[in-house]
Amino acid sequence: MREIDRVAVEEFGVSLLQMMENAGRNLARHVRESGPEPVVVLAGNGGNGGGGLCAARHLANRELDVSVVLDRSPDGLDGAARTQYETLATMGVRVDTGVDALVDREAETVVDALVGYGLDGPLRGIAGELVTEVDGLDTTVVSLDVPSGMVATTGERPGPSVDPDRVLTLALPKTGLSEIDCDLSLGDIAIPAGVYHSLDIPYSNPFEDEYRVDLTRMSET
Ligand SMILES: NC(=O)C1=CN([C@@H]2O[C@H](COP(=O)(O)OP(=O)(O)OC[C@H]3O[C@@H](n4cnc5c(N)ncnc54)[C@H](O)[C@@H]3O)[C@@H](O)[C@H]2O)[C@H](O)CC1
Ligand SMILES: [K+]
Repeated sequence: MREIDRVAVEEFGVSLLQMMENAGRNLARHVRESGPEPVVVLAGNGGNGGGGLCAARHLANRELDVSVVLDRSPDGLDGAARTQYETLATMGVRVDTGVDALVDREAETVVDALVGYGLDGPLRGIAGELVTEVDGLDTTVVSLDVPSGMVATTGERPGPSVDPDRVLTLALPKTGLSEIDCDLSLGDIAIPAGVYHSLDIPYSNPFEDEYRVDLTRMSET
């Protein structure tokens, strides 16, 4: 996926924020279809967090009871995640940091946008604490791309990791999800098919007229 991202950006001129907007809008719709309110989005500082923060904007725009809990203070954010955060802050969406904020919110749905395929070692710090807290909550959990704490390529869980009810993975299904036992959907983030072809990846667009396909049924057939 890193190589696909690189080619999409460098050779096809697709920006990270464009791909992230597709991810976030897909995620917001996915959450609306399943998640009762209040919705709490857990967000980290990478592309995964940026997708979750973007979804929070779409949910807030539809007057849903949505708030955000970060795994660091806002001034620790940078790049696309920071950009997404600034918009939410301007909108007046509630953003806090740490486990106490999560506990206070009494979430009915938790959106897991802490870490995606950028996991580096066992989940540590506040992200690890948030994931451990989520596992003790009786909430619907929707993970973006891969459950935080899971190695996207192998499915290994080297430390604390999220046990989601649903996963919305992006662009291509991550190999580490092949054995996952939950609803699995694939979200379109509009990567040009030519990107896959230029990397000799056999690809035919799976989305037809939709922007999301349910992979669970495919794996059951
Ligand atoms: N083409 C695509 O598939 C796109 C995917 N998108 C999303 O972007 C992420 C990958 O983004 P990246 O910035 O490379 O990394 P992550 O956000 O997954 O992770 C960085 C994030 O995680 C924290 N972190 C990493 N390891 C640990 C650890 N061991 N303990 C605690 N915290 C950890 C780090 O601090 C950062 O906060 C992909 O999964 C998709 O969700 C793009 O949005 C669009 C294109
Ligand atoms: K995640």
